[in-house]
Amino acid sequence: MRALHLTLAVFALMASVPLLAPNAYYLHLATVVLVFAVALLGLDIIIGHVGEISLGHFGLFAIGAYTAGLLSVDAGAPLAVALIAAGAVSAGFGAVLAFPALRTHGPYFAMVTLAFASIVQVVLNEWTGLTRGARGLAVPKPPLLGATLDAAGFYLVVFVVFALVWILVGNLAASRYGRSFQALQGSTIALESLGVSATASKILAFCLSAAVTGVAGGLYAFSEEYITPQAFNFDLTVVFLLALIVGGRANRWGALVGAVVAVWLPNLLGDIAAFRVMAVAAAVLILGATARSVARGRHGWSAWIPAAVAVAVAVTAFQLETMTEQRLSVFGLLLLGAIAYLPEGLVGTLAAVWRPEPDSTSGPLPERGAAAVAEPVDGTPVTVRGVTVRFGGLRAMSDVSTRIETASVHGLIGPNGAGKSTFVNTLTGLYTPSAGDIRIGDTSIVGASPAQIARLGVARTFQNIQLFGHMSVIENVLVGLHLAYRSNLVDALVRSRRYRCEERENRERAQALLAFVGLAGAANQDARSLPYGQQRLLEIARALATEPKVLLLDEPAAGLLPSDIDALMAILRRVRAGGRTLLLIEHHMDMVMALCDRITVLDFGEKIAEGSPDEVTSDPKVVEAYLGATEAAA
Ligand SMILES: Nc1ncnc2c1ncn2[C@@H]1O[C@H](COP(=O)(O)OP(=O)(O)OP(=O)(O)O)[C@@H](O)[C@H]1O
Repeated sequence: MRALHLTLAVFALMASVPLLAPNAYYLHLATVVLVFAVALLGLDIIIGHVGEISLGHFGLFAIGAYTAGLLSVDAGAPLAVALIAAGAVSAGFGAVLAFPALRTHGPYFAMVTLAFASIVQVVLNEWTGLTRGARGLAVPKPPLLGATLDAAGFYLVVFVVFALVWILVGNLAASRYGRSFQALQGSTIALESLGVSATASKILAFCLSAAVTGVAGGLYAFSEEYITPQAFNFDLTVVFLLALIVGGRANRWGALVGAVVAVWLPNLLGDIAAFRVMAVAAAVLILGATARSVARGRHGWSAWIPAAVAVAVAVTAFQLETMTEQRLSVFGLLLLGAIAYLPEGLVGTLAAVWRPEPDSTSGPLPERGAAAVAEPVDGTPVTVRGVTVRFGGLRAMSDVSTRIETASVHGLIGPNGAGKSTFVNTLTGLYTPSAGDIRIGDTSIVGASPAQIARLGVARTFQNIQLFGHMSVIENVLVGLHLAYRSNLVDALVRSRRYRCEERENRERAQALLAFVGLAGAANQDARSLPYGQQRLLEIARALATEPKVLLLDEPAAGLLPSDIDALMAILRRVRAGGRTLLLIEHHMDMVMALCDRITVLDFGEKIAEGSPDEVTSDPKVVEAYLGATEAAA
């Protein structure tokens, strides 16, 4: 509620800027702040939510500016049509940009986006017949509903667009789509294993991000009334990045604060007297804060580095006639400082101070959710026929056949390197067999993607835990419920009644699943802050959220305390009782013997035995495989 009041107060202040601004110059600055804030809200979908660095958004901004400008000037399009077209054309280019993001990550992807934006700039420059090239394009503000738009009127238009984008981006981030974007940062393999296509999620994120940035570009063209290809250069990317990193990522306030910094800073650098005052004030503040923390013994000598840099900047400001030439150096220093000392940005750092403690009350199990967890499920048998998996010359699985029956726990054991994880990875579409067939019920899954297989009702946990660590515990489970929604993207963006109902029901269900594995009290914690054993239980809850017919568990007891193993066994018994088909890979033999109805034993990729726990343990080949492994280890 406090956040809503703060938002309303700030928005009321922004709406009254035309009355408060002392002159046209400040009104124009305020307009550009809001235009940049819209662009940053778009960029933040990629940087803050998906977790990729795009250096190419200035290209999308330029595409939006030219689309709106040309449509208005050459075709006489009304303002709204020009802005919608700017968003739509940029979204198309955003989809194109998403494709390299499917194959490259981190610095490589950043370079691809930079190359894309450079090409855009060259095309805008060279295609003189359309864009007027380096001469630039004059873009007068179009009339709105027949009335001429003055600066104040245009500011209000930009404010309305900003407010709309603010609401839509907020709704997006809180929706199942926003959660799938965040999950991409955690583990694409885990996201796919929950039936959500990582490819589709990435393309959607890029389209939406590009659309918002394109609309901002359109607003920019009308705000400046004159655009040239040179205006959309690499400096703009530095400003965008700086703004988002200083302001704070994955937070709408970060985009707004960042936009203020991005617009105000170049103006500050143009006014040497004002810059000197600010530089001295910053140096005194940083020196004071550092002296205080060093005196309290909190930091060593390295804490003096930012203070020394701040003093050096202040001294330099008095040596130089103008700071305009040093623009990029000042941006660079700020960027480094923010990355090193404010990794969460200004807004993130302040929010951390005021953030309430996570709610750790477990509360009663919501009735509807509890019933849903207990609901019996029709399990499906899994048939594996003659499956071989090769990695180069190595046969990780060699002509393996087996059948995993419905409502049973089927154990898969064998010494290290026997091919157990390869079995699960092949069953879930991460590896494609070089020979053989795998059927879930009657459907062959050879060649299907992990997401397609998950949608057939196959869920899994991972040997190396693959949680979405930076998301909360309940959000992890909600990603597992992604496919349980019937409402679409538009419902999510406008938070329709249908969407709100589904969201409430799915939250109840997620809470019930957490209670089922004993994690109800941890719902709002970051998943990465959970103890190791609880992270394994959370993976099970997340997998169960997909309502699987088949559940594959890859060493769920690894690293668990004996008491946790007992709890895990109780949970797995209840899952089997619900009718699901379970495959259990485990090295804890007590657990395997106590739980499994049948066991398959692999050694060097081959099936060496299969049968009931008693049959398998008395099989001489199994004894030899295990004894051999033990002797080798000894
Ligand atoms: N992606 C891969 N590329 C190349 N070789 C692989 C790959 N995955 C597994 N292997 C190899 O296949 C063999 C079987 O590995 P796998 O991980 O399936 O064994 P495991 O039975 O699960 O072992 P552990 O109990 O130690 O987890 C090993 O020799 C392993 O090195």
